[in-house]
Amino acid sequence: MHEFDLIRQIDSFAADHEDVKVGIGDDAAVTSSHAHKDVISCVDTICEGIHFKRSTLHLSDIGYKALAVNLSDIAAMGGTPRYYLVSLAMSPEWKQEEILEIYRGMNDLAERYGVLLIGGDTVSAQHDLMISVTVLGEIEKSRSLLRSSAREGDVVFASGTLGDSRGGLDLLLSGGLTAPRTEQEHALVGVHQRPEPQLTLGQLLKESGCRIALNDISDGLSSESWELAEASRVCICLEEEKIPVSENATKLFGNETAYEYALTGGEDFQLVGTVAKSDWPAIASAAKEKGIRLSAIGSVTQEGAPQVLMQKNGERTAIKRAGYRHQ
Ligand SMILES: Nc1ncnc2c1ncn2[C@@H]1O[C@H](COP(=O)(O)OP(=O)(O)O)[C@@H](O)[C@H]1O
Ligand SMILES: Cc1ncc(C[n+]2csc(CCOP(=O)(O)OP(=O)(O)O)c2C)c(N)n1
Ligand SMILES: [Mg+2]
Ligand SMILES: [Mg+2]
Ligand SMILES: [Mg+2]
Repeated sequence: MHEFDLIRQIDSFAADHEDVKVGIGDDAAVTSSHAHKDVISCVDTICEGIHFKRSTLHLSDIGYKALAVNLSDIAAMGGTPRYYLVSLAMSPEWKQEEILEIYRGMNDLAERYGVLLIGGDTVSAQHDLMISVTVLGEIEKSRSLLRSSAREGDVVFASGTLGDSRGGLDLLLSGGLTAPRTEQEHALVGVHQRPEPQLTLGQLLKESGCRIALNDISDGLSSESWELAEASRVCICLEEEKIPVSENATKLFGNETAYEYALTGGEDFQLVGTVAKSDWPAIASAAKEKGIRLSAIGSVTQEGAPQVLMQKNGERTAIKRAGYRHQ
């Protein structure tokens, strides 16, 4: 593969937009800024062997997911994604046509949310493929939804169902991409390969104007609840029977495994957050109106030392900060 030829081909995915003053082709991209907006920036990387294998994601899914995980972080701030940059490090066995197929998957998602490719980087690696995507987004000044906003008395909520992605990963690791699958199995695999970033929900929560703490679920509900508890210095108490555990995973793997997947499986890219009890009914009905599942799953019981508890049959026990960990 030839670096410059690949970049020329990738350039065909870069759309024209009046806010992109300089896109692919110079030393850096130049975009116009708006005085009344804050910029939201994030970067997440996906690596072959760690985040995907050729047996778990199609080429186009690799691109889709590399962008989706970043759009999920923008969603968790309540923001609107605008631009993205892609850094590729790849070993010689990766063919140009395969890389372009990865870009097609990324472009599918980018087009749906109006996010524009404005640059990146291409280097060789001795082994495997690594894709790092940087997203720049925006939000009205000082309106970002932070992990640190939880307060005593808040309702804790989560979107969608949890544990599906981990269930899908199980099926993919054992059966690969082509095993015959039931509709339920197919649904789990779909969540793992193409999680939907919760941008509509993030923006709905921001638009509400309520004080909301928010985080997205990349490592698992347990880990993300701990991140909220630590950033806000509060105790969060989850109620086990209210957690929206994946119905498909429950049927396929049993109740206990489905709960474990919801708490520690990760990669659901749903949102978990907190809102004042008095604001919860309005938030819940606004989400329902948009067809978004939002469940109350617990409460913020006190401020002070960070803690996460699980209430089951009236008893509360501390839960560990379990979930996916690198290294
Ligand atoms: N290598 C790094 N250098 C600088 N900041 C980092 C690095 N890795 C992570 N961070 C920052 O640490 C915070 C937590 O990162 P992470 O757990 O990856 O968040 P998320 O799960 O939302 O992607 C983020 O603010 C992120 O920008
Ligand atoms: C082949 C394979 N094995 C295991 C996993 C599971 N997995 C890999 S990384 C990860 C956590 C999310 O990734 P991370 O880089 O921690 O994202 P961040 O928290 O920064 O958003 C999970 C659950 C996977 N997706 N694919
Ligand atoms: Mg990250
Ligand atoms: Mg996040
Ligand atoms: Mg992580």
